[in-house]
Amino acid sequence: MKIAFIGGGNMASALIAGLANKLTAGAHIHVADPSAEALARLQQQFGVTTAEQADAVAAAADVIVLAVKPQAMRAVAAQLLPLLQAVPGRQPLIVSIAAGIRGADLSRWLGGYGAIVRCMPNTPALIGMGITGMVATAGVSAAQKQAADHILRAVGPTVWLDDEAQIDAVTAVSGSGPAYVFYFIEAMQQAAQEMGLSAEQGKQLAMATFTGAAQLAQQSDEPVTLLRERVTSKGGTTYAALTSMEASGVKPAIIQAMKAAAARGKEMGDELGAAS
Ligand SMILES: NC(=O)C1=CN([C@@H]2O[C@H](COP(=O)(O)OP(=O)(O)OC[C@H]3O[C@@H](n4cnc5c(N)ncnc54)[C@H](OP(=O)(O)O)[C@@H]3O)[C@@H](O)[C@H]2O)C=CC1
Ligand SMILES: O=C(O)[C@@H]1CCC=N1
Repeated sequence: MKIAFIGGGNMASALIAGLANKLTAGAHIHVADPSAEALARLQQQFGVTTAEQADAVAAAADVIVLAVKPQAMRAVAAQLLPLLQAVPGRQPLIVSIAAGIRGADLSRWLGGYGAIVRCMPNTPALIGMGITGMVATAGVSAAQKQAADHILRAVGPTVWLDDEAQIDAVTAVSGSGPAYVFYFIEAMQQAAQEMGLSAEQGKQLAMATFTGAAQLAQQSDEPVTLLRERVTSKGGTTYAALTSMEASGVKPAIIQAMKAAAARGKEMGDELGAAS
């Protein structure tokens, strides 16, 4: 399978890193990006072949992964359109990872192209610990759906959606989610230092706590609420912290923030789709 990445930035690099050591014999990754420096780095790290122009890498691809910013997607579609129309019957699968951009808009920009899978991965893909929400448009064959699943599964589990509108919620939960976790870790590290621990000690304690708690929650049959309650001795230190968080409205603020992320995804779809 020949996989062409259009865009070699943050998310494409994370996917390529996860994919590179899992490809079976005969599979190959090609990457297009305007930055010669980014291409040289990807070539050196992962042995991919590269070009600065999208159509140069996409011409012979079985799967074309669109990994540019949502705002650049329409221009990339215009670059790919002649190529998709050049050989009638040749239908490479288009996999879009862009937040917001709807399958119907992308299809229209690609001249009514049908074989499109929309997906929302996340950056822990870099270490093979990503998770991806995916949805296929009606023109995707069972074999293409399987190919898309195979590619994204190389960097973590996949969650298939029935309704494309759900992908904005996936974006808000797991697409943007790593940033919320990093934000919480930053706050814990800052608090550790303000209470007299060194930066290194704060980092070690916060990181191990996050990893340990996440693993415990994943491996436990019990709900996270119960796991939280087990840490919370009545009148103790955790109780003091959680009471403070409740008083500050931390949980509603997180829920509101995530709804803002989903709303922004929908808004981007409206803005960028409406421009055509
Ligand atoms: N970052 C994340 O955590 C996630 C991102 N996504 C989605 O992934 C997509 C990419 O995001 P991200 O990797 O963060 O963005 P980046 O800006 O890091 O990467 C996009 C890359 O595409 C390049 N590019 C722009 N136009 C073209 C073109 N015509 N042909 C080839 N390459 C081009 C850009 O070059 P230049 O900078 O020179 O314009 C840039 O290097 C977005 O649509 C985003 O919504 C999805 C899930 C998670
Ligand atoms: O912030 C963004 O728009 C992208 C999509 C999900 C993560 N990063």
